[in-house]
Amino acid sequence: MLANVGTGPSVWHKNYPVAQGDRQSPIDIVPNQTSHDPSLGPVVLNYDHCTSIKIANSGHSVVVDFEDSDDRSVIRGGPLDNPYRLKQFHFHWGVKGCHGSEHTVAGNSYASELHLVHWNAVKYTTFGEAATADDGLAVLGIFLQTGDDHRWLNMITDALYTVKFKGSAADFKGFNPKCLLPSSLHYWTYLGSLTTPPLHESVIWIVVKDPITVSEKQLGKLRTLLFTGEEEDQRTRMENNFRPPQLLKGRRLISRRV
Ligand SMILES: C[C@H](CNC(=O)c1ccc(S(N)(=O)=O)cc1)Cn1ccc2ccccc21
Ligand SMILES: [Zn+2]
Repeated sequence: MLANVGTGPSVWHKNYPVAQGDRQSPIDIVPNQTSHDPSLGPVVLNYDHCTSIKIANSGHSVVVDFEDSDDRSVIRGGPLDNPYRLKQFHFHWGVKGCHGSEHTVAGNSYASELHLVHWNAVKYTTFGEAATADDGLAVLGIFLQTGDDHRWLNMITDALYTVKFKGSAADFKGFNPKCLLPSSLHYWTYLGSLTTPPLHESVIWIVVKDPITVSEKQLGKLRTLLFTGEEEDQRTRMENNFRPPQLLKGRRLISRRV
């Protein structure tokens, strides 16, 4: 996880006391301790007309932003009462060969984790407003394991040189993240939070059980990004940008077979 010196997860609570709240993310998912809710339907993604706009280095991760002025790309069903609009996706990863996912499964980490961030545009008028509401956001989490090259991830890793420095951005059109999903969307769901400051407790988490496979070479390209801006002389490689699992504090984890 992020270096605990001064800026990392262990000190976030000083500026963001909600870091020690009752619905913080990520968590360790213990499959045999999840309750199975038969009334919970499948999650449905309508990304056919999604419009990617740009790729950027946020200083926390690499982020691909989408046009979210209408319901052209939404997630619905599962634990969600409304359709939620796709706003952006980003990744979390570790250092060479080490772990990097945020959620863990029975104490086991994956090499990386993809987050597809959506917001409730039925109840709220802006992403920022939704980001502070307890049913404002829905994040779909996908685990990445290492193995063969992922044919579509290359479209992202080949663009990373354009966003090496914190604060940089470049056009990134025509990318549909549906190509990054596993075939089965069997998922776990629970009420949680953003995993980076401001750590708002506004996320309905939907964590997909089956990982996708990417190569160590592709993950290595994520680690060529920098936490630091072009103007800074100190160059810090972007790695270990994951928060460790937080306390469940009595929350129920629900699972759904597809
Ligand atoms: C909270 C927001 C910044 N944070 C996030 O958007 C965010 C999203 C997902 C995660 S995770 N790792 O949990 O999936 C973490 C942080 C700031 N912000 C406030 C208004 C606003 C408007 C546009 C863009 C950003 C905006
Ligand atoms: Zn994330």
